[in-house]
Amino acid sequence: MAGTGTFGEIIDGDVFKYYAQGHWNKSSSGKSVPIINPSTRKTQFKVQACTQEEVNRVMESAKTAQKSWAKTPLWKRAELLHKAAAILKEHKAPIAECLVKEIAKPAKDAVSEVVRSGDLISYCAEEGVRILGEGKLLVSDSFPGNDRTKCCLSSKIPLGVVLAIPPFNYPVNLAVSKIAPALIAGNSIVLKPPTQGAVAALHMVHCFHLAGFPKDLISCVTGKGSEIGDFLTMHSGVNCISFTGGDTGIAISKKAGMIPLQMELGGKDACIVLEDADLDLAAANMVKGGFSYSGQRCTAVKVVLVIESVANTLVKKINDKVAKLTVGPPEKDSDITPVVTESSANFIEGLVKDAKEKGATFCQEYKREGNLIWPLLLDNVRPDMRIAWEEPFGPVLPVIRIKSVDEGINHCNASNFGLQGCVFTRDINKAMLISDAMETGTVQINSAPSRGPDHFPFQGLKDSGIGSQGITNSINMMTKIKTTVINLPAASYTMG
Ligand SMILES: NC(=O)C1=CN([C@@H]2O[C@H](COP(=O)(O)OP(=O)(O)OC[C@H]3O[C@@H](n4cnc5c(N)ncnc54)[C@H](OP(=O)(O)O)[C@@H]3O)[C@@H](O)[C@H]2O)C=CC1
Ligand SMILES: O=C(O)C(O)COP(=O)(O)O
Repeated sequence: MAGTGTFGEIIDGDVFKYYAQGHWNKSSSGKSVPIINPSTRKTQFKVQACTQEEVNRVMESAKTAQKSWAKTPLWKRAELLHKAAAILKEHKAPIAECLVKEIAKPAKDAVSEVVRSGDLISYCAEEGVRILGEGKLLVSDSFPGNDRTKCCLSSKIPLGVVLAIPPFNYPVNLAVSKIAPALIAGNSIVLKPPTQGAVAALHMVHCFHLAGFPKDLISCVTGKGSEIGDFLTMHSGVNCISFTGGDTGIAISKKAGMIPLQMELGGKDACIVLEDADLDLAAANMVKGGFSYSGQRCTAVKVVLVIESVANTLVKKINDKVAKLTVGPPEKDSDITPVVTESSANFIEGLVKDAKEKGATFCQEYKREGNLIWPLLLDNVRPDMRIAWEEPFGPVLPVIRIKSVDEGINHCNASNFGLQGCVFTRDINKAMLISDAMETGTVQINSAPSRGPDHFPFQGLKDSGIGSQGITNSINMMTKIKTTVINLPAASYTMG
């Protein structure tokens, strides 16, 4: 159970503590932030509302801890990460239970998130040892006018303090996808978890604590993003921000100082289906891609663009599968579970109402109880409807019937988002041309969008992000190149 056994020390009364100076602390604010269970809509947990002074202390100690961590051999950093990964996986049950209660993630998916996170940490340790152990040698005589009197050695050095801010939908996985690369590269980390999901994240942090990382290297401050977010992201002690979330990321990028930013923001992932597509495969992917975790994934299929001639068949196949989705509590591992907050449910309802008023075809009756929204396929959606452009982050999938591939590509490219897209066709030549034409960070051919496997590059164009994630890219992004030039008194050539 959450906050018991191995995790007993992370809670005080009914409020979970924050992690700093190598131990678990109560905030001097005396205030807490409630975490509302999306299913019951009642307070499930509470976390500390950390103060600005506490953030200042954390930043100061993270700076000092980073200096000695940077001198810790790479193999030792990797060893500790492997240990943390093993402890995390060993405790998958209580952590998954938090995910079920805080963000209504279906039970099996919650366990998968924790296991995937352990695997990510281990892979990161191994990849770090490989790529950070290598540098580059440049000799001067390759540039005109130079003899070989200079040798330039390049290596990757840490940035300092990395601020990690993950979103509610993967509070563990999208936290470790920032923490592990930061640590292997020799940085210290300050984590600000999402409020919904904070308790799962605190349990995960305790696994790093148990692994024996040096004091102050990892800190986790809790509180509402709207209250401490700006103070954290504009703090002079931060040397890099790795953020995943919504439009908040755009605001952060305007306020942050001259530091590297890694931003993974929203998406309106389009799925183009051609006449020659395997429609069973396409339908299965639309349903999995559109409705898993109730559509609350940045990589969810958020609009289907299907060629008119096969639209009826595809819509029928999707509907047959939607009818089989189970709807209910996450504890029962239902396919569709309550969306994360009431305001999120209200937002989704607003998009549905707008589509109704503007004449979309409802393949199912719209049904909602509390935060629970039944899966809904909207056919004959037109570009004047909000759902054609906005991301519902909920179990509602719009279908736009298109007359040509160009119409599909134009719709996709007119979006302010550019995360992923996909195309279903049996013609690989057409698929390649469409992939090149789609203005998105990734195009999947014959599969729904997806971030994983976690070592693949993952990035968004336009308002979907800055930089690239994926294990290797994240490690590189959390380092800077340092060069040392050896100047020789006379030109020297190997075997010369
Ligand atoms: N591209 C990607 O990889 C992903 C994108 N997303 C996008 O994220 C959105 C949903 O996630 P959600 O968690 O609601 O996103 P938000 O942007 O609301 O929140 C993300 C994180 O930012 C924090 N935060 C809020 N305000 C501030 C602030 N002023 N300064 C710093 N941090 C702040 C939140 O904390 P708190 O919870 O306390 O408010 C949370 O930890 C969707 O738009 C979705 O598309 C989601 C997942 C992945
Ligand atoms: O946060 C998200 O929604 C993602 O980064 C998507 O990850 P997934 O494709 O593995 O669900």
